[in-house]
Amino acid sequence: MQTKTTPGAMLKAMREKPPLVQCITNYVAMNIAANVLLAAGASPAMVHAAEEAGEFAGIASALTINIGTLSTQWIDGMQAAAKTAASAGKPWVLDPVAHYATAFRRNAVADLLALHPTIIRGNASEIIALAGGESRGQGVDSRDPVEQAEGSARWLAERQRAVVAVTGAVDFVTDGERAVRIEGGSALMPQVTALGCSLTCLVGAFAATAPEDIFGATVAALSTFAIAGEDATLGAAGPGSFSWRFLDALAALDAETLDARARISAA
Ligand SMILES: Nc1ncnc2c1ncn2[C@@H]1O[C@H](COP(=O)(O)OP(=O)(O)O)[C@@H](O)[C@H]1O
Ligand SMILES: Cc1ncsc1CCOP(=O)(O)O
Ligand SMILES: [Mg+2]
Repeated sequence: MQTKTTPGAMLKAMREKPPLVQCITNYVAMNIAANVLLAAGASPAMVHAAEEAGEFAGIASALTINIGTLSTQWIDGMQAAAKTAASAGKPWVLDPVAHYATAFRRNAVADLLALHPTIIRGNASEIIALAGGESRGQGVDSRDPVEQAEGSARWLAERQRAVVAVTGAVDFVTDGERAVRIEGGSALMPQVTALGCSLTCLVGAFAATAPEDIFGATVAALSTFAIAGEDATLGAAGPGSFSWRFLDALAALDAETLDARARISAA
C-alpha cells in the first residue's frame, strides 16, 4: 500500500483515486468550492436537501458542513448527513461561518458539535467564539489574528476530540496534543469570497483520502492552499485575476513542489 505521510503524497493519492466529497455549503461558495475540488483532483457533490442528504452521506467518502446561508430545511439535511457520516465512521468537517452572529446560527452549531465533527475549520474570530471567548468578527469576516485563537483552538480540540484548523495570515492546526503553523498564502485570499469555505471542502477531500491520518490530512489541505495562493499572486492584478489564477495554480501544483515548498513548523 502507498504511504501517505506527506502533503505531496496525500495530494498524489487523491488524484489517483478521486474521493467523492459531499459538500453542504452555502449559496455563495457552491460554485467556487466545487471548482477548487475539481482543480485539486477530488470529486465534489453539493447535496443538501433533507430528503436525500443522509442517504448521500452513505455513498460519499467524506462530508463537509458549512452554515453560511442557513435555513431550517438545510439544518435538517445537515443533521441527517452528519448522523450518517458519524455512524459510518466517515470523516466530516464543520465550518461554523459567523456562528456568533445570531441565536439561530449558535443553536445550529451547538447541535452539530454534539454530532462530533472530525475536523473544525474556521477563521480566528469563529474559533475564539466557539471556545467561549470574545471575538471581534464582523459577519463572515475575521477581525482577530490567528495567534490570538491558538489557545481557543487547543481547548476546542481537546473538548471536542477533533482536529481544529484556524486560518488567516499564518494557519494553525491542532488535535489538542500536536500543533503546527503553516505559512504561505496571499493577502488577496480574504478578498475573494468563499475561499475559506472552499478550503473546508478541500479538507474533507484530503480527509477522505487519508482517514487514518486526520491531522496530517488537514495540514496537507492547508499547505496546498498556502502554496497555490502564493503562486496565484504572481501576476495577479487584484482579487478578480487572483481568483482564476488560484484555480489554475491548484491544478498545476504537483506533489514534489508541494513537499519542497510547504512551510510547516511545530507550534
Ligand atoms: N493575510 C493572509 N495572508 C495569507 N493567506 C491568508 C491571509 N488571510 C487568509 N489567508 C488564507 O486564506 C484561506 C482562507 O482563510 P480565511 O480567510 O481565514 O477563511 P474565511 O474565508 O473562512 O474567513 C486560507 O488558506 C488562509 O491561509
Ligand atoms: C459572504 C457570505 N455570506 C454568507 S456565507 C458567505 C461566504 C463566506 O465565505 P468565507 O467564509 O470563505 O469568507
Ligand atoms: Mg469562513
